[in-house]
Amino acid sequence: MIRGFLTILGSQRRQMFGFLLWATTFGVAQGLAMLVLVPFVQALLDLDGSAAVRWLLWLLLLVAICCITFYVQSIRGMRLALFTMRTLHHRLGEHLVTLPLGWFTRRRTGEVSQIAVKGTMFVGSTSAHFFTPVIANTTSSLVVVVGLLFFDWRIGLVAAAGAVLLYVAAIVSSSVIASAEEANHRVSIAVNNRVLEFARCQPVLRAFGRAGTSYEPLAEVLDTQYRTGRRMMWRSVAGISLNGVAVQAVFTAILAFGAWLAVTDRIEPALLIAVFGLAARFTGPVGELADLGSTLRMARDEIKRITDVLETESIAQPAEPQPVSMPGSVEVEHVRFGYVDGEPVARDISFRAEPGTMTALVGPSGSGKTTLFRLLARFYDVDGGVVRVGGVDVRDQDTATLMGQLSQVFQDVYLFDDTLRENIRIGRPDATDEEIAAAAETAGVGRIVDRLHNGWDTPVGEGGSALSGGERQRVSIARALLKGAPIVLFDEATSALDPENEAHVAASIRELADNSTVIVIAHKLSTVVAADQIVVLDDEGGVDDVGTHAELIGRGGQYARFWHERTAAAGWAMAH
Ligand SMILES: Nc1ncnc2c1ncn2[C@@H]1O[C@H](COP(=O)(O)OP(=O)(O)OP(=O)(O)O)[C@@H](O)[C@H]1O
Repeated sequence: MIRGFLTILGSQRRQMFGFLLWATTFGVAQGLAMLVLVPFVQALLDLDGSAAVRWLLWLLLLVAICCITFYVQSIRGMRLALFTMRTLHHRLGEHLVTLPLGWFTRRRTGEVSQIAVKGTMFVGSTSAHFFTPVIANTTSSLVVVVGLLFFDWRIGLVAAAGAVLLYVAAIVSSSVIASAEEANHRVSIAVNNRVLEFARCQPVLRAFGRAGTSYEPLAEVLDTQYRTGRRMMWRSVAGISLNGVAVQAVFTAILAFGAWLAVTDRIEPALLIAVFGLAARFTGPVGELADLGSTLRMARDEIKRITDVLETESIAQPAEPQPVSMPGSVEVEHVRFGYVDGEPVARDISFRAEPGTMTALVGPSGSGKTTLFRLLARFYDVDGGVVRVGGVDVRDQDTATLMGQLSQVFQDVYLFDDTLRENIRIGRPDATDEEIAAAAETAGVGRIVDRLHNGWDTPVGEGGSALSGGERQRVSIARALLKGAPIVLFDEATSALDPENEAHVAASIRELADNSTVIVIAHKLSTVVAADQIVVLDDEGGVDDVGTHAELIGRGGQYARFWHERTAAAGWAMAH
């Protein structure tokens, strides 16, 4: 547990050591204060006034030391809590930006947000509120056991054996509760995800007349949560009872053994009474330790989740990053890739896009067009073959070099909860307002500005919720135009293609193609025809054909068949 803390604090461990030292000193002072009660009570029972005053002074001194050390360690505990949270936020933030983009699935982002908000808070508050009783109770109990050995070695031995028994009971009860807690945690995450899904899929549920009925996946997981919660409750009761019984048993054993010593004249009654008081003070903190076990276990689990993220391998950075050798060129050479082992999405894909040209990627739904984009932007590393961007293997470039060459207009556009202007400026932070306006005009953002009550300075809401899908896409196109990267990856999302949008998308692609290499997942006939080359993917992870529109029609293959089918239909898309 403490090792876990030290791991997440990294080089900033000094704070932890300082806190531990003060908390331990407090525990020792507390233990000594308890011990001093024995000679004090003895002196009172012996009617030895001067000894009683002497021990009382010692007691006062130790109480004063307890107060001071408690105060200092509390402050340090609070500081450690804040420091831990800040360190965790920094370390998580620094590490997350080095992870492969493919790591950020929807499930993962849910988990990360839970870890970053709740997890860090919980771990931080553990040092502020729970370390002190654990450390202080452990040390004071040890001091008391040593003291008991000193006052009466026989009772001391019974207390030491009792401490071992209590420790074993705490471990057993802890493991009984721990498995139930872990199951409960897993179910809580599932409930969290299902509730989000339930909120998100409201439009679909209502469209299909299911608004009033229950949503089975959520109902199921809530049912599981109820059952897991009940199991956890029973196990917790069993664990806590085991601890309670163990504490009482140890206390009774000390009492019984002490009574037997007294009855058989083996111990002075005055010492026995004082020792009984000490035994009561000893079993209390040890029992409390077991109660704190559950909180500490939860903190340990959170630490494990945090360290798991921190230990996730970053995207491999080249030892000697290579500079771009052919700006604007893209080569995909015998690429093999699958998200899951044994299920290849790309088996052998090759094509080449010359600088300044436009390549249209077409193929059946699920043939791997989006996946190819992800490989070009190095969301994932290929399993075989090479992806070269700017003439250099993407694995031999540092992230900034690779990203500097690419503009991406993907289907799932994310807008930040900021103004429209700032959302476009992300494309090139040093762009002037005039440059932003020019890019926005081409992309058709001007129409959005007119509609919004505060024009350019209107916040677009979290994730761009104040804009339509088509409008969000236009903002993302404006970003790409503004960035002016040598290579543009453009996904012509079908959902966003209303006639007004279509005109802007076409104009933007033309403008982008004037200055950059454009690779487009094409859904529009005009885009495909305008491309310098068309790469037709098959549904087996390969390339069916590569050529211009005229060449492909002339060869009469899969593309020609699609072409004839789609032109006969009202709309056209190369997806099935
Ligand atoms: N993150 C992922 N994890 C696992 N499998 C995935 C993931 N993303 C895509 N796939 C799978 O990879 C295959 C190719 O998907 P991809 O999205 O690249 O196809 P696509 O050609 O772009 O499809 P569409 O035209 O429908 O958008 C599909 O079978 C899909 O289920």
